[in-house]
Amino acid sequence: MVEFDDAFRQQLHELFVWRRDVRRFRSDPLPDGAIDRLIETACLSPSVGLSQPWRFVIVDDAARRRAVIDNFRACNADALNCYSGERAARYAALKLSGLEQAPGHLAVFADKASDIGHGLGRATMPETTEYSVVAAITAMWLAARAEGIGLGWVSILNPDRIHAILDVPSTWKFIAYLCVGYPEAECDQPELERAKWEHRREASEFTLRR
Ligand SMILES: Cc1cc2c(cc1C)N(C[C@H](O)[C@H](O)[C@H](O)COP(=O)(O)O)c1[nH]c(=O)[nH]c(=O)c1N2
Repeated sequence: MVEFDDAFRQQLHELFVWRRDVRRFRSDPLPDGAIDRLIETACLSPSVGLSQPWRFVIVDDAARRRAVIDNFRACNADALNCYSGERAARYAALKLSGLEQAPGHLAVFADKASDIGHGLGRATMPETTEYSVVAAITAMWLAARAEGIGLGWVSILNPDRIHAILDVPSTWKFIAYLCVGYPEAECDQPELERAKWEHRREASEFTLRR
């Protein structure tokens, strides 16, 4: 039986406060096996029916990385066109990926066809497969931060294109493309808040009682 004390709980809270979405990475490489260890931790996450639907692709190939970066550039340009005026200027000034600098690239998919878990919990809510994968990514995000490693989620990408670039099974649904590396700086405030794009709100704003 493992017990956690107040000091641990305080540190755990600090981990939540100091976990960041990182877009600015140092160029030094990750230690050998760092991404594999993060994946092992992610695999401890809850999943619907114990289906473990997460599928990870470590992207080392330079040509595939370049193709992902090109796709990000195209999608980000399209996204900019959705804004106008001052909001467009603000969007254009944001840094929304660390794909160029991050030493690690990790794509994450949900296997929609796997029969692991025998369908338990998915009959009325098949989307719980994707939810399970997101839960695993969150665990990885925190585990990385505990080691001083930063993780940046990039979703400004075309899922079909990512499928083609990475040549993965058609039953895998694209969930996330993650940049992994040591952050240039640590901060307890989201970068989008510092850039005055949006601010973190009180939990009470999102909570109803019935
Ligand atoms: C599903 C999903 C998708 C994305 C993100 C997050 C999540 C959960 N975030 C990161 C997001 O902007 C960030 O989490 C918030 O701004 C809050 O900041 P912290 O994560 O607390 O640092 C993100 N950030 C970014 O720069 N480019 C992106 O494409 C995305 N996409």
